[in-house]
Parts: sequence; C-alpha cells; structure tokens
Amino acid sequence: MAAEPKKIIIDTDPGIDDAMAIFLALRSPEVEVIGLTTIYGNVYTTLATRNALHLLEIAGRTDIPVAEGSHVTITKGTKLRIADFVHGVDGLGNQNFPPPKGKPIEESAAAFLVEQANKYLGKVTVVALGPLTNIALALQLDPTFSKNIGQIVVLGGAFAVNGNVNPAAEANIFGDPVAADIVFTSGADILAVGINITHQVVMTDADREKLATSDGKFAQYLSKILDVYYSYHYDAYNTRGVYLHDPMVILAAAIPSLITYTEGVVRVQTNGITRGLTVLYNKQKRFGEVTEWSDKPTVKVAVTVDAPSAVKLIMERLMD
Ligand SMILES: O=c1[nH]cnc2c1ncn2[C@@H]1O[C@H](CO)[C@@H](O)[C@H]1O
Repeated sequence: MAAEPKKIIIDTDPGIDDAMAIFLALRSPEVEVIGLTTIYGNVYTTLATRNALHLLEIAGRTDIPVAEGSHVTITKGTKLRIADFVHGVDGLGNQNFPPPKGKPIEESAAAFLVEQANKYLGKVTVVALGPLTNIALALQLDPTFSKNIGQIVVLGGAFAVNGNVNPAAEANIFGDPVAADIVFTSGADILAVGINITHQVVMTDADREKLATSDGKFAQYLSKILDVYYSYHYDAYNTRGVYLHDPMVILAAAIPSLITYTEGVVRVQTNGITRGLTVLYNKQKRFGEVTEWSDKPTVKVAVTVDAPSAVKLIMERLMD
C-alpha cells in the first residue's frame, strides 16, 4: 500500500468486541494506532484502563500509550450504565487475567486527544467505541479541537432502527447523551456508524469455530473470551452469532469504501423516555419554522455496509 497509514486514537471501554477491534486495528496496514484512551461503558473506566493496558501487553505493543478518561458523564453524573452482563464482570469474558505491568500516561484522555490533534494537525482520526464523554471534554478543553482533529468515527446511534438499551437508545449514546449531542453538533468531521450498520456484521458459530482452529495469537486469545459474548447474544437476540460492532467501526475508519453514508444534522434526545435517541434530519422537507436542527453543522451517517467483505476481512486479519 502506497499511502501513509492513517493515525488513529481508539477511545475504548474494553469490552470483548473492543478487544477484537484493538487487535484488528493492530493488524490493519491502513492505520497506525498512536494511542488508546479509556472510558466507562462496558466496564467502569478504571477497569477499562487496566484492560487496555492488558490487551496491548498481549499484543506486544506496550509502545502505544494509554490515557485514562473520565469516570463520570459530561454533566458529572455518577450513575453510569455498565454493560458487564454483555462482557463479563472483568469485561473480558470472566477469564481472571493477571493485572497488567504497565501504567497509563499522566495526561488525561481529553488532554492527550487535544495534544495529538495539534501535533498532527488534521491528520488524526479518533475512533470512538464507547460513550462520547472524552471527546466532548476535549472540545471543552480546546474549542479548536473540532477543526484540528482529522475525523471522529463514532460507534453510536440507532438510525431508523430500535436501540439496544431500549427501543429508543443505543448503548454508547445512552451512556452520555449530552456529550453525544455536543460532539454531533461540534462542526468536526464526524462519521457515525450506528447499530443499523453493525447488526449486519455478524460472526457466526461457524466463523467462531474457524477462529478457534487458527493458531494465531489473537485468534487463540479471542476464542477464550468470546463465550460470554456469544451466550449474551443467544439469550438477548436469539441469534447463533454475535454482532461485530467495534471491529466494524475500525474497518469504517481504515477502509471507508466498505460503507456508504448520507449527510445531515444529528441531534440527541437528552431526557425523557427517549433519552439517547439519535435523530437525523434527512432534508427531505424544508421546514417553514426554525427547529432544533436548523443551522447546525452536518455529520456523515453510515447507511449501507458491504457486510460479507467486512466479516471476511475481520476473520482474515484476526487469524493472521
Ligand atoms: O445489549 C446491549 N446492551 C448494552 N451494550 C451492548 C449491548 N450489546 C452490545 N453492547 C455494547 O455496546 C456497543 C454497541 O451498542 C458495543 O460496544 C457493545 O459491546
């Protein structure tokens, strides 16, 4: 590949599909991982940091810095919704891995994001795999962050489909709806990949058996931790397979040709029974009145995905 790899920072709450995503990114020649920042979501932030360090040690990539993110929502909320029922109490399939040797850097996630965006002006992509608190904090810390960052690729939202927390809301947006609304209306170059896309990208039982037969380091590790994630999907969705949310979003950043997108203003409902709902204005009507969507910057929202190619790439790269 002739082009220089895209510099990415993964904002992550590991998480079983986060582990897959981090490994996939490390095996993707289109991207160079220049840091991980951590956030609550699948687990609390302290455990997310521990797991991020652990996964980099498994990968032999302790050269990549980990910056710890926020322990509370952007409005300082401490009542967090943690999805340990999806990932196990340790976030990695209840495997009791030993604690990592490494430590996070001194800088906060938000400060690290601002610093890297300034260092490589317009060249850094943030791939946000959890609630958007750290990104909103970076925007508050430095209002020029929206212009300095290259792109923000968000796993979040349920565009014109049901959510996965409740019929209205997808988990990452539900985790911090106020932060999500700040990010979506910030004017940054944003690509939102919602569960309307990631629910099409499924690792089947057969794929999993294939993964288990590979003697690749990542395939072996993932085969162990995937049990909990599969059980949850059997119970919750009645599917013989799991959704590859986080790995798909890495691919959307690495190989944008796998998706198509539309462009419009996205606002997030921040209270009431539809808290966390993402609503895209599709511009099919010119409204006579001013709305909460008027005069706001647009974002890109993924609408189709080449799912067979995506699954094939994820499998190949994780078994490498
Ligand atoms: O049912 C669920 N409830 C909460 N979180 C979930 C569920 N399924 C998956 N995820 C987690 O939330 C993100 C996608 O919304 C993914 O990172 C996934 O790990």
